[in-house]
Amino acid sequence: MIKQKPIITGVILAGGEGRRMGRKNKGLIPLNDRPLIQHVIERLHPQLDHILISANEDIATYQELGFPVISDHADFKNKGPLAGILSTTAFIPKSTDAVLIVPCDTPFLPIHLVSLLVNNLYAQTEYEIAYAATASQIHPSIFLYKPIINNQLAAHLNQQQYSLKSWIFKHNAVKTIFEDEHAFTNMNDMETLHQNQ
Ligand SMILES: Nc1nc2c(ncn2[C@@H]2O[C@H](COP(=O)(O)OP(=O)(O)OP(=O)(O)O)[C@@H](O)[C@H]2O)c(=O)[nH]1
Repeated sequence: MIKQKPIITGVILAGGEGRRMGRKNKGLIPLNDRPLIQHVIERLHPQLDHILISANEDIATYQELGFPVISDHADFKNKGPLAGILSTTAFIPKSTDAVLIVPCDTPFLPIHLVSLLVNNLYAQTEYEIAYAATASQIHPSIFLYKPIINNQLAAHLNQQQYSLKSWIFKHNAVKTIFEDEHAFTNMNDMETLHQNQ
């Protein structure tokens, strides 16, 4: 059953090597005069109760955005997005009903992203994760989950399982299909960034 208004904490993933982009602080690269991560914040902020940024480089610059910045735990450094998610778990406010995971490099996310994921997550009590998809593919770096599953995450990573997909499909996960493919475009490299300016 859906709560009247679930408390949602957003975690914006901004760590990683950024190999295709050629730099580690991908979220700070400007698109139309604003850092990529600023676009993500602007789209999601009105729908979220709290925001955390998961980043390992340029921490001071990310902090200027006005939200807590959490670096990856030393035990899981360079282990990918799940390591970032694990590192934020201790900082998620206790009142949080659901956590939204999004990358820092998707500046065109749909405005109704959160409401659609919330509707699906609470459509059946056994659902633990609602993940985003479009007609052509799933987007495993964009999902909403119930924080109860956080207590299994360290064990999962300790088994050297670092893929977001493997984590999502380990749970009762419901697919949430969005129509606008372009809204999920990742700015993974400079060519894509220039095409979207
Ligand atoms: N905190 C944290 N975030 C990560 C890590 N690896 C990737 N991310 C983030 O997870 C999202 C998806 O990452 P990818 O685009 O697949 O990886 P990337 O390192 O950014 O880029 P590539 O090296 O080109 O694959 C992005 O928002 C990254 O910033 C990590 O080790 N820690």
